[in-house]
Amino acid sequence: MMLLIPLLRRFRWRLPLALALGAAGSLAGLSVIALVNRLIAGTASPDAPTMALIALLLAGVFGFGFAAQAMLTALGHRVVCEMRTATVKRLLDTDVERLEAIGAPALYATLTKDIAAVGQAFNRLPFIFSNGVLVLGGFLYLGWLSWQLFLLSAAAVGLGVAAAYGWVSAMRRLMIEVRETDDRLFAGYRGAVEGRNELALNTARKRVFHRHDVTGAAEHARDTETRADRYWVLSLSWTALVILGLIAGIFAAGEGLGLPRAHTAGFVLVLMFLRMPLNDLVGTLPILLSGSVALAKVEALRLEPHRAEFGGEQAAPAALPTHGPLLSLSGIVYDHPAQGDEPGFHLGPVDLTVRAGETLFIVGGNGGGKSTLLTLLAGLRRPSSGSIRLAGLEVTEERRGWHREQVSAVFSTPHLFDRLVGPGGQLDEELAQAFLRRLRLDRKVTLDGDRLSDIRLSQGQRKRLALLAAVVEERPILLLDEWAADQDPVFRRFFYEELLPELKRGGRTIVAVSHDDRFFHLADRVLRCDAGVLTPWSETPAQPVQAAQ
Ligand SMILES: Nc1ncnc2c1ncn2[C@@H]1O[C@H](COP(=O)(O)OP(=O)(O)OP(=O)(O)O)[C@@H](O)[C@H]1O
Repeated sequence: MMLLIPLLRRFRWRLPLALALGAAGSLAGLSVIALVNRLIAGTASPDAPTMALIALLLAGVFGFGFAAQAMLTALGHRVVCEMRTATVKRLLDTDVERLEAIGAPALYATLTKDIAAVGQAFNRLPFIFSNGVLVLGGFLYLGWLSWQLFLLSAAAVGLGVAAAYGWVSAMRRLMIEVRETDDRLFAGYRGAVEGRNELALNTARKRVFHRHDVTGAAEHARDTETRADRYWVLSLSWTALVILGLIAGIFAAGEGLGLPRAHTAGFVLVLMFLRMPLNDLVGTLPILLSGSVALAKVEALRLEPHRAEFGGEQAAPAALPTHGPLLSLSGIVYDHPAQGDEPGFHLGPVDLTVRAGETLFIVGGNGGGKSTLLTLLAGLRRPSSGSIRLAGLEVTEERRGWHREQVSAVFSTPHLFDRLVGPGGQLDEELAQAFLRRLRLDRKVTLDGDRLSDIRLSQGQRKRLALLAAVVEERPILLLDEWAADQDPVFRRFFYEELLPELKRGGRTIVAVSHDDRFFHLADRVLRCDAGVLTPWSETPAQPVQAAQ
């Protein structure tokens, strides 16, 4: 509910108005039934004024009902739209580490399934409300018709609801289980799409993948959903049974109490009329329950609370130096969490000072912690201990946004956006065109304003475009994770011997993860990161790096 309350607050005038119109429509409907009842009982005659009143009430049923439902469904769609954009904004504001812990399948499941489920439930609310008003008003009218029969009906319906409560709770538990299976299913969908080449090559792998990663989860969802639906149809049949049983009981009780037949028949007519909204209410249960399970799931992700502003571009607390120490890590320790029986990865303590304008290469074996170190230098991860200083200032929580805004990065598997973004959102198109030519991509990709014509490229070309996107950000610190690994030998040489020095001359401070020892002499410094420990690089075993070199 916490998620919906701020949204509902925004529509605080429209919502009560729509609900009032809905209530008016339902009450007009009940009044028609009451009038028909009087016609049956003979206390009213079908003369012109009565029929005119019925026509007026029917117009009210139609007009109020239409206006209320149109308003409420429009409101429902607005709430769903805002929930979509708000959830993505919350995701954008959430730490990389938290998103990693949640995992991509669970995030996709929430963005697609949960928001749709909440939307569907929300769009049912108008009908639930109008049916609720009908049932409530109907029972009040029944009380007015005969308080004895009303007490009998209320007791029967109360007992019926109490008996069905356990089924509804069981249904909710099963729906939670179904939703947990969805995360596994989404992992399977992702494997089928992203692993398409590997799967297409190997029939045995395809079979194993299909059996273990898709069929298992799909069959578990099917079984659980079938059990949940059994409770639902049980509730539907139970509702029919309670109402029909009550109708039979009402006749017997009416006789026992000596009430006139016409009186009892009127009572039964109202009960028959209420059967439909009651049935609708029970019929909506699965949608409502899956909406509430989805809402709980979104909240369980613990994304950052929603805020409209993007932040991050706050005033710089200090100008960056053009020489001397720029970015320092002291005593930095970072622990990747353990997974099952597998121990986590421990990096550090790392003491390192990157000087302004320096070109620093980080080398080391696979899984040594180089990428983790780059993300710490970028301010994307919170170290377990130690401190980071930028331009001599400690990077506190408030300054993390400022730190990140000084860094451009090309990670080892970069995501390409088809728009280039310059400083403060203003792209220097001349710079972008010139660098596109330098990257020898101008025949492959064209720039229309800030928009790239095509991002369906080879791996090496993708990396070049990612470098273009990073360079046009015009930020002082550039982090590159094995950038040259996908480049052909000619371009690789061009990158190390011309592009990097050019960027350095332009004032960039560059930290690049590299395995290209042929070009190590072009760096100002080379460090090795192995098993989470940073040491100076040399052909011979090395000593730990000293702080602030
Ligand atoms: N998100 C994560 N969650 C848990 N462990 C992780 C995560 N990312 C990396 N690790 C672990 O941290 C260790 C270091 O990974 P990292 O990617 O920093 O190494 P690397 O030196 O860049 O390796 P490579 O040269 O192969 O790219 C690895 O053992 C990896 O399993």
